[in-house]
Amino acid sequence: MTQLQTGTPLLTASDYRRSAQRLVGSDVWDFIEGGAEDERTLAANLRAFDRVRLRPRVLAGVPDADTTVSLFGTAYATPIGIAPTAYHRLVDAEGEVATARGAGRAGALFVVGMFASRTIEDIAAAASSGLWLQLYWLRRRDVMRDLAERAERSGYGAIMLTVDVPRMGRRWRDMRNGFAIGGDVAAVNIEPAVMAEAHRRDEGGSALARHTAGSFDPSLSWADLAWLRDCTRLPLVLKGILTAEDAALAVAHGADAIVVSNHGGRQLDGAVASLDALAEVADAVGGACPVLFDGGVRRGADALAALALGARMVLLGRPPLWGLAAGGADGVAGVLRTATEELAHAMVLAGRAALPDLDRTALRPTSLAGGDA
Ligand SMILES: Cc1cc2nc3c(=O)[nH]c(=O)nc-3n(C[C@H](O)[C@H](O)[C@H](O)COP(=O)(O)O)c2cc1C
Ligand SMILES: CCCCCCC(=O)C(=O)O
Repeated sequence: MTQLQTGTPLLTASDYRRSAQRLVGSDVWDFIEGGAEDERTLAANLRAFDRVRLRPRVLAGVPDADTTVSLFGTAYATPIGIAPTAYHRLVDAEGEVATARGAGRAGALFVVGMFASRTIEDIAAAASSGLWLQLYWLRRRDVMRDLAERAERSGYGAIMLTVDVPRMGRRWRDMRNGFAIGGDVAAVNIEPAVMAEAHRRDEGGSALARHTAGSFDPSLSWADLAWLRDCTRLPLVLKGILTAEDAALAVAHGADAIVVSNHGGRQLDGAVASLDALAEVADAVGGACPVLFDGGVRRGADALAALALGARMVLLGRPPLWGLAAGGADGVAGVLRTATEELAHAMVLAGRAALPDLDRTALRPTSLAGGDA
């Protein structure tokens, strides 16, 4: 059990969330918590896990569970890692450096966001477990190439290209708040001129949406991936796949892994819940490359369901930010360890000793059929 300075025992991700909310300003909180438009997909991501029912096996001789997993030659203590999220210094002065320390203590993968508020090199120096770098596709390809080269030089293990943001989802909360990145927080890995719009509060609406409209390349198509592939020797991971058709195209275009994700309900409101897309995508990939998953994972049993449906690794978006806000590196490690302990506990009770033992027989089929998405 983690106990931070607040004195409150933090037993679950929800405990970290409550603790974080007390410490974070309301506009930053809305930025973190919010989804696109009426937040139906955001809600569906969580509801999808409520439908899951597990099929525990008994007398399986499983006194303990092994949660270790390996990806692109790197071993992790847990299949629960950190999804890319922007600007960690919005909630903690040390930002991504603290996140990297927390991920290292938990033995977890940390996918650093393109809009990190600490340098790629400083984050690498603080890390003791695997790091990947996430990129959006900018009109300024020289910026992307520079970041990919810096990541490779700094020992990052993969490039994750996010493919579900040709434009930013309309996030009513940020638009109503006139949200902009303020104070001394900045995307320090990118030259300031490219990022200027993200800091302009004076025009109202979401400064982030204006920034993406100006700097992201919305014309990106499958054929362009070859350019990024030529920029780096690192494995290329595509994040934001929700259909069998796109999964097959990703494999055909040489993706080294894909992430089933609807961007935490922040892009297309009404899109399928991530969990409801997972089986379709895993079946289409058919083992051709690893499938990762994010969206709505809040407890170990949620991770178990996603792993059983075909995910090799599960990523958390908001919960590590709650941990970071509540307790810096300790909070991040606490969130990851809590989820991993919950996963191991659920595996023992379900009679599954190791991650390869998790397959669809661990889930009641009717709990996944239909749904609301
Ligand atoms: C505050 C915030 C910032 C995010 N920033 C990025 C980003 O920079 N790049 C990206 O690919 N995804 C970003 N995401 C999406 C996450 O990587 C992930 O897909 C999503 O949060 C998973 O859902 P969850 O929060 O329910 O775990 C962001 C999500 C949040 C909540
Ligand atoms: C200034 C660029 C905006 C990045 C925002 C990241 C984010 O909120 C998301 O991807 O979601």
